[in-house]
Amino acid sequence: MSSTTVIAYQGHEGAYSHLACRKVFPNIPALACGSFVEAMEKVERGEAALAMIPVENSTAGRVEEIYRQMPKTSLHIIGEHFEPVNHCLLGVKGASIGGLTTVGSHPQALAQCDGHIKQLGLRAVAKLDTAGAALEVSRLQDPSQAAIASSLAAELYGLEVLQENFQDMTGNTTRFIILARDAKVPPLEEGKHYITSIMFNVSHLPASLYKALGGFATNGINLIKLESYMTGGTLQVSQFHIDIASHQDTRAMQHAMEELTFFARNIRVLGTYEAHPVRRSYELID
Ligand SMILES: O=C(O)C(=O)C[C@]1(C(=O)O)C=C[C@@H](O)C=C1
Repeated sequence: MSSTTVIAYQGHEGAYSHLACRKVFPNIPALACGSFVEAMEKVERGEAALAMIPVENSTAGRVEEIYRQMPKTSLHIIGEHFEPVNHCLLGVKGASIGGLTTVGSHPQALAQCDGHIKQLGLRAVAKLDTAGAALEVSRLQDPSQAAIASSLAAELYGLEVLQENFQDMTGNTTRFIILARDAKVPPLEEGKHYITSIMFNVSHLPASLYKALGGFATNGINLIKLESYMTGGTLQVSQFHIDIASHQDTRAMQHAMEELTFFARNIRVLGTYEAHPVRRSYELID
């Protein structure tokens, strides 16, 4: 295995991004990074083969910072992973829920547990990642301080699980994308489901987005996500990211892409990758 055969993630050991790395690539060492940008840069510079990046969560929505980075990066999406996220409320040994005043975690995790945090009347403090918040609580050894993190983080940092399933909604799941320097398009196979992610710009003219997307509609292609970005330092939206339930090599996609080329600029196919099996339970991707 070469020294660059590692997968980069944001946070400390025990972060959900780390759990996702271990689940999808059990044989590839995971490399902890100080930020999402750092994890992505490691791949851009060839210091890591892959990055595991959270993009959205079923309870709290999109991971803000990632969507700011996606238009800037030259990386390709080569896969996706849906990780069930079961948060634990963690405290030092001997702490009790009644004695807590403050809880720290990643803003996404705080948002996913907002109802329970308010119920307990705790002050929520944003931290870089969930496991980092757990490490901080273990260093402080203060029974009034808590963290929201995984049960693995509790084990790693010697904390007590004061409450399991601390998230507000059942089925709490985070979608991760797997980024690489080069595109890796899987061969189109019968019976498999694929996602294609595309980024493009349109002009500020009436119906320009409608026209750009028209080819997907007329070719019967299912659009499953649409994100907009402001570009050029103005408040005007002109860049879009779409996820489509199709492989880029189907005839329908080729027709739709031809039409997109006609109405859009700076088209970049971020990747075609296999759809995570969880999608089948709630999206019509056939
Ligand atoms: O801090 C972590 O544990 C992360 O992996 C980050 C992150 C996120 O940004 O969404 C990942 C999954 C959970 O939804 C909460 C936090």
